[in-house]
Amino acid sequence: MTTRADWHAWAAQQDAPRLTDWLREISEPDWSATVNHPLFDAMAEGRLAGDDFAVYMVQDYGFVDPFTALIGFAIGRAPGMADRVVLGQFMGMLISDENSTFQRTFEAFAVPAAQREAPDYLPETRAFQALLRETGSAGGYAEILAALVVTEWIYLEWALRITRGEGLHPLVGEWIDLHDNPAFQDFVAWLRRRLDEEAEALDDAAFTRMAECFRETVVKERAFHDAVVPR
Ligand SMILES: Cc1ncc(CN)c(N)n1
Repeated sequence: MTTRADWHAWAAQQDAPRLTDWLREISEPDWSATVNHPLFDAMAEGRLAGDDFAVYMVQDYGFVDPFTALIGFAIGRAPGMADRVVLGQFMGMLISDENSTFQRTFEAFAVPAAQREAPDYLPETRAFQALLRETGSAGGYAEILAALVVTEWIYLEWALRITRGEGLHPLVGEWIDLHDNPAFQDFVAWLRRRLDEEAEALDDAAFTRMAECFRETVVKERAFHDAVVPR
């Protein structure tokens, strides 16, 4: 299912085949289950209690820490300056605007210091952290791009899909803005393009590792959001 031969067989049936479209397709039903996750609708329509939003953001900050390190690995493994500039600009946004949204959310919803400093991470958050750390330390550039394409493209898709309710808490609005704005859309398009290109040059074993990494990241996305949804 994840070999180069599988990709070529799929591509032969398409008018305009794109590797990242194929990767998304072989990651169903987890991809659509994540994009259409009820957590995002509850959040966007103002049905998610403030405390539950804060719980999600605490867990998500546990994702953002190794994710930031993964961008660092991507910058290091990139083939040249052109990629490093784009990834570095994204890193700049992550550690300024996005980090600030987290910090102000923790303040606004009075998240206790203990939960900020040493949060109780859910098993699904820990499993996602482990995957990001492993991909950063052992993965090649294409595998890192595969993980980044998943995490950013899935967030773009739900953010473009949801309908915003009236009178949303400003921090919820800000969280959606971070994931549907034009610069973010351009970044996701760039990530996809670069993975489409980089995959061409991989040998067969590296190609399969890249495709497995994509699928495993989607599995982790679904499990994370299933776990943080309030019951
Ligand atoms: C779990 C998760 N996945 C993706 C993103 C978007 N960077 C996020 N904030 N959190």
